[in-house]
Amino acid sequence: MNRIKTDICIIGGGSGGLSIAAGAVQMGAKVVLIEGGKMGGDCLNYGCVPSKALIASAKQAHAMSHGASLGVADTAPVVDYAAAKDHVHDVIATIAPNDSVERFAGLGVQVIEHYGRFISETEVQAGDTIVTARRFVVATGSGPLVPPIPGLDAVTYYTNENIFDLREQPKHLIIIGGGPIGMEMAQAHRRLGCAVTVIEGAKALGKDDPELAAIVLDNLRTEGVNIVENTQAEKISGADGTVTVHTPNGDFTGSHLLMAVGRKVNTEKLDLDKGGIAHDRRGLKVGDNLRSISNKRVYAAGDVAGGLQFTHVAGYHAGVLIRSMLFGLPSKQRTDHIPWATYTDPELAQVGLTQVQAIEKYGDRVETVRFEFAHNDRAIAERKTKGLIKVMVVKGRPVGASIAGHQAGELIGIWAMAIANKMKMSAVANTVLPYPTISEVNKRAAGAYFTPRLFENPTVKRVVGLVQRWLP
Ligand SMILES: Cc1cc2nc3c(=O)[nH]c(=O)nc-3n(C[C@H](O)[C@H](O)[C@H](O)COP(=O)(O)OP(=O)(O)OC[C@H]3O[C@@H](n4cnc5c(N)ncnc54)[C@H](O)[C@@H]3O)c2cc1C
Ligand SMILES: NC(=O)c1ccc[n+]([C@@H]2O[C@H](COP(=O)([O-])OP(=O)(O)OC[C@H]3O[C@@H](n4cnc5c(N)ncnc54)[C@H](O)[C@@H]3O)[C@@H](O)[C@H]2O)c1
Repeated sequence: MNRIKTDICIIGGGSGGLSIAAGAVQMGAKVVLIEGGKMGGDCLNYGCVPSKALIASAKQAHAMSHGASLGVADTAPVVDYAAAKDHVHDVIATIAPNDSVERFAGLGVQVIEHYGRFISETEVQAGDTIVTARRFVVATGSGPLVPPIPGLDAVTYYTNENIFDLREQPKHLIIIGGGPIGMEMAQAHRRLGCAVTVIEGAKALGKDDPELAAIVLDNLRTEGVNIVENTQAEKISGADGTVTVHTPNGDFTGSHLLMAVGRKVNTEKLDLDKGGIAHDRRGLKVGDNLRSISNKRVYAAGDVAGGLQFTHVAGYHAGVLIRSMLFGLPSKQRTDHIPWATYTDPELAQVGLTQVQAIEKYGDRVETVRFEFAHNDRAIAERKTKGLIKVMVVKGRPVGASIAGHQAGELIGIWAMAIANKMKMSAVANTVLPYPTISEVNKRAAGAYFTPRLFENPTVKRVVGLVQRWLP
């Protein structure tokens, strides 16, 4: 058995673990990184990157058959589903060197390619190596939750871990789960020529503002995605290349089945109890400082930290942890300024509180301002007018922003900055943006906050009248 002593031992080489490893080693700490699967984790191999690459293929196919309104004749795209998957894997391969063992070893990180597990409160074993560290970071991510639906184990089904390897084009893809994974994959497959049915137990895109989610869902339905809401998958059966999902609202039969019903944190291989590390089904039990409540040597980052599950959150956790682990400074995570986006077309993005949450928290002190993409000149020019932005404002400062529309994932950035830095609406309103850009929707939403204060204000009118009388 080999023995290593180090400053920081990170378990999991995905979005969170790699960011911490790169930061810590370059600032002078001794770092061991333990990764049992593929470097880069879910985001690179089975999540963000392949899904966005497939969405790009789908967007191209859609553009070809929707050019007529722009004066370019519609043409039926010839989709080569397997070639689209080649594109997906080429994109992964292009990014992979950034996350590779070679790159991290080159930075000075000792990488152990095995699954790790705690053997005591101060030691982790990976393969035939035992690592003792001053600090451990558990960054083991999450995997697809596969619920025990009767019959599921008797049929072939896909999850985010193998759908990107499927090369045979589904004739009819049934997706159970209408969250971000389900809806992104639904539209991508529909646009690539598959029939698609989404079976959702409650409301599709249910974590977002319902008014904005409806804009996205309407568009998906217009494109031909069959979205069946308030319908729980109760039983599954299959025969001869078909799979049937039985629900109280009827049976749905397709050629392929994708399970997208949520995530399960990767803790089962860790032997957390041996490490004295409190945990539940959401992950490690940590405080705002991301430190285990029961073993002070141990921190969590990313999906396994029990909160929002996004790559940029894992990256943000890395910053919080580096501050406290490397410099011993107090460091806590915030969650009020974390944005997210779902990359359907139109996109759906959120930061801070939704309208309902803002009203729950602030009551009638909340003012919600709105602006429709239909009044944005660039959106009109590009025929991308389906969209709405809402900004929730308390005492002149945004507390939340919700956007459905073209490039919503890009547009949410300015509100994430405003909320993170506690900026006022005037900071956005005073910013001059190039015309014509979609980002002017942000400025117009900020303008909508000031419109009644400036244009419908009798005091302003009176003052202007007086000044005009006195000006030479
Ligand atoms: C289909 C899909 C699309 C997504 N799209 C987006 C998106 O567009 N934007 C976004 O922000 N987020 C997206 N996400 C979420 C994002 O992928 C995750 O939030 C992110 O990968 C979490 O990072 P992490 O470091 O916590 O875990 P991961 O990146 O999953 O890394 C965890 C690593 O730990 C390893 N591991 C597990 N157990 C052990 C062990 N015992 N020992 C050693 N290693 C271990 C795993 O092999 C894995 O490599 C998507 C997810 C999915 C599934
Ligand atoms: N663009 C992005 O940033 C992006 C994209 C994909 C995934 N992600 C991350 O991955 C996470 C997981 O995504 P997800 O879509 O798997 O999970 P989710 O939890 O967001 O959605 C799962 C959906 O499945 C439904 N469901 C559960 N059991 C069901 C059943 N038996 N029958 C019918 N419906 C059922 C739930 O009601 C829910 O709406 C996201 O929350 C997000 O953190 C992010």
